[in-house]
Amino acid sequence: MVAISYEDIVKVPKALLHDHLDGGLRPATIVELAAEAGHELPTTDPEALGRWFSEAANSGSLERYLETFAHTVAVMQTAPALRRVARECALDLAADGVVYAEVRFAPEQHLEQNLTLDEVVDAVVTGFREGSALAAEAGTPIRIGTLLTAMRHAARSQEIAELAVRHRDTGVVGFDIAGAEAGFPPTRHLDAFEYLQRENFHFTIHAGEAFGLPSIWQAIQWCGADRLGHGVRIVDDITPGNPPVLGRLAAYVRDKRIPLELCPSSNVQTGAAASIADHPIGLLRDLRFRVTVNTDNRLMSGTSMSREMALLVDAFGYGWKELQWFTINAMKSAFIPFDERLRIIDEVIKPAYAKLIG
Ligand SMILES: O=c1[nH]cnc2c1ncn2[C@H]1C[C@H](O)[C@@H](CO)O1
Ligand SMILES: [Zn+2]
Repeated sequence: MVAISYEDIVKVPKALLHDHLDGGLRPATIVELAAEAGHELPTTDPEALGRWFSEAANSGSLERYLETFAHTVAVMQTAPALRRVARECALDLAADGVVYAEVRFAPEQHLEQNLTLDEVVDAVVTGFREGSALAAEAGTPIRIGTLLTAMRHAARSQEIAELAVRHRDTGVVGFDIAGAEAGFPPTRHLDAFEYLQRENFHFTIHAGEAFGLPSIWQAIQWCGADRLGHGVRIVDDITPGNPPVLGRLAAYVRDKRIPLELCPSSNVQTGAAASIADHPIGLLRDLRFRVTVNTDNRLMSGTSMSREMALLVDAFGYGWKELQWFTINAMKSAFIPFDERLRIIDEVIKPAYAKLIG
């Protein structure tokens, strides 16, 4: 079998469900926006700044990883800046061969220059629309859905949930909570999740990344999450062996086909996995959980969707069949309507992989 190269992976259609807008800025853009905003950076050399982010995020702790976002959030405080960052995000994902992406960010973190929450969302959605139009012109079409995140340590989740529902017909397709996990269980935001369920809206919850099974259990059984952001610690409920034995929670997650938004490089950086080769994605795929592959924060991990897949190809020997499986899993788990998901699977993903799989 011919080895699959990174360049080959860039060319095939990919679907991405877990990518943070404020974790994916171009270093050169941060430098320019910081100069305009008067924000001091660790360095103003774009290359060195890119390295600074990935090194600073490499601490083995989620809390310290999250500290690096101070520098990206600081330069995303005006409508033009938000719009530019979103536009460039769409272009960068499209150039990497991503045909469908859900990109998330926390509007409550972008109010320092007196924008309203609605203005923040409008700016980002406009940027995605502009970037997608430019990408289509360049021959790399992409569909982007926006997810609004509430910060789990704060108390604005109900407000952000209402904001998401208000913008559901203009680009926002779901809701999420993020931030430090230990000490901030998802049940703190139960009102917001109940509201979203009553509105027939979709949400994912960061759970099972820096904290284990209780967080996953709450996210699913108390909050009603459609998907798990990371969810990698579900392996704590699987007893190794031949065959491995699933506990009741792991069995529930697999039986209900609850999508896991796995982010290999990010997990290595925050200490949730020792290395890519040791990442539970290998086991979870073998057990046929609804596994998806994601970037989390392209800037902090110095990565892209194609690179994450290339790392998995190297570590686990995956071929096109497995890469197609991850891609279709992601597309099936997307928050856009069923018929639109199906169209992308049937008209874009399957024909491209069929040429490679034969
Ligand atoms: O992997 C993550 N876990 C928890 N929170 C995260 C992760 N990556 C980014 N965030 C936070 C920091 C961002 O400012 C926020 C919204 O995108 O979400
Ligand atoms: Zn995340």
